[in-house]
Amino acid sequence: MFGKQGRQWKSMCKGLVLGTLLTSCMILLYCLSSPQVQFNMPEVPVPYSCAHRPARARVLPLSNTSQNAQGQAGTCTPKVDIMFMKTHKTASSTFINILFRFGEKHRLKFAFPDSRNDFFYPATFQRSQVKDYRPGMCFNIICNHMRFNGPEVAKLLPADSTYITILRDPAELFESSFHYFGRLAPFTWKIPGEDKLSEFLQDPWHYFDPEGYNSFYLKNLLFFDFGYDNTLEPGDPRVEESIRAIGQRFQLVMLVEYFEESLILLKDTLCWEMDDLLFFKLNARKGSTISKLTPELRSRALEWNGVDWKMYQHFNVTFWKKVEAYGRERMDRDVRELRRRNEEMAAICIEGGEPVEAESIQETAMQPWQPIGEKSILGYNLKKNIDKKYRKLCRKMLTPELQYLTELGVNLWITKLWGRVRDIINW
Ligand SMILES: Nc1ncnc2c1ncn2[C@@H]1O[C@H](COP(=O)(O)OS(=O)(=O)O)[C@@H](OP(=O)(O)O)[C@H]1O
Repeated sequence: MFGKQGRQWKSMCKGLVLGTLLTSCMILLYCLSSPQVQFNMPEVPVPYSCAHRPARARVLPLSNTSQNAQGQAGTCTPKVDIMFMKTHKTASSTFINILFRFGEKHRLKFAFPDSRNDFFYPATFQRSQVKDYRPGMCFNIICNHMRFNGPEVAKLLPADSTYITILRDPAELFESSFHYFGRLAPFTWKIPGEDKLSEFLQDPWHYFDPEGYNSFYLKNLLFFDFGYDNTLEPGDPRVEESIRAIGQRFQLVMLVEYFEESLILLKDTLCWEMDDLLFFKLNARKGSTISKLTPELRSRALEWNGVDWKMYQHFNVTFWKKVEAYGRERMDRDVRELRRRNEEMAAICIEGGEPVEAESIQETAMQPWQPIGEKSILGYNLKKNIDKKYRKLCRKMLTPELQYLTELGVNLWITKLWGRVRDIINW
């Protein structure tokens, strides 16, 4: 009897050790993998757009004329060379879906990462991370998560590419990032209690370790994404300088809180059409997992993310100047129209008209990627019997980022392997 139990314990221990080893290997492979070899790339400039078919000039209705993207009065040519700096937890998956569809429509060439869905984040971006990259190659759009590195990006895209990005209120962003990435930062494991977010914000320096693994997810994540030091104090002159540099590099800085207004400004900047802006909210969380920030917690979160807050306030001002230049009334009209069109599309495409929890998503192809240890991200079911005219568009609008990347030819073997391991160990 004792011998049998002993053997059972032994094999359980073996399983545990093996499982731990396998998981550690996978985590190491997934998290630490970055291209080890940095080639000394020859610099071959990319002077012109490599659009498959140059986009044709579009005549704008008189009331729509604006100062951006214009050639002759009343006409403009859609811009197809785009750098989208995909910041974290800023509706960037919703936005990237818009870019994927625009890219497919104009048969544009994306600079994609290889083997996973980001450019080896948090490593700083290098051209060598682009799938199949060779010096002199021409791309139209780059839009996957990266740690921004302006000079490297500039060597990849045509000189007159439009740089755009998106920011979010740093308190909301922090709450979202804490939920999604918190478990990836080991220093959070020692935070006691149920409400780890409030506990952390009571005394962040007690828990936060700037040198800790993945610590950047929990302090000034926006500033970090742009390639800067996220542990600077807001009053440090380097912060001001960096914000100025971002303002000079990026023609449009959108705001999550005014997502539709941002898209209308985008349409104006890039000479796009209303049709190009249609979207469904992707990567949203179920309500029960969202921590309500009391005014006190909000102000603590803003203080903790003081550099991001400074940056957000700066670009909030420039954003509303752009709206003013566009015309408030015209903006209100266009936003109403975009909302109307989105609602129309939701009625056409979405079963039940609403996002649903992971367990209720019928097709695997529609399952969004989930944070570790949870199934909190919502997804959609496609309506059955959609009119043929809308079938393709509906599917594309609802397809989560990873599945869409696969469809566009990106090999995500590291991401997928990591997903399999998580499935096996039910994590
Ligand atoms: N259209 C629109 N308007 C407002 N907010 C939106 C929109 N689309 C997505 N979201 C919210 O953005 C959060 C997900 O951001 P990302 O897709 O950038 O996340 S990720 O970094 O790619 O994982 C996630 O925020 P949280 O729900 O707070 O986590 C989404 O709800």
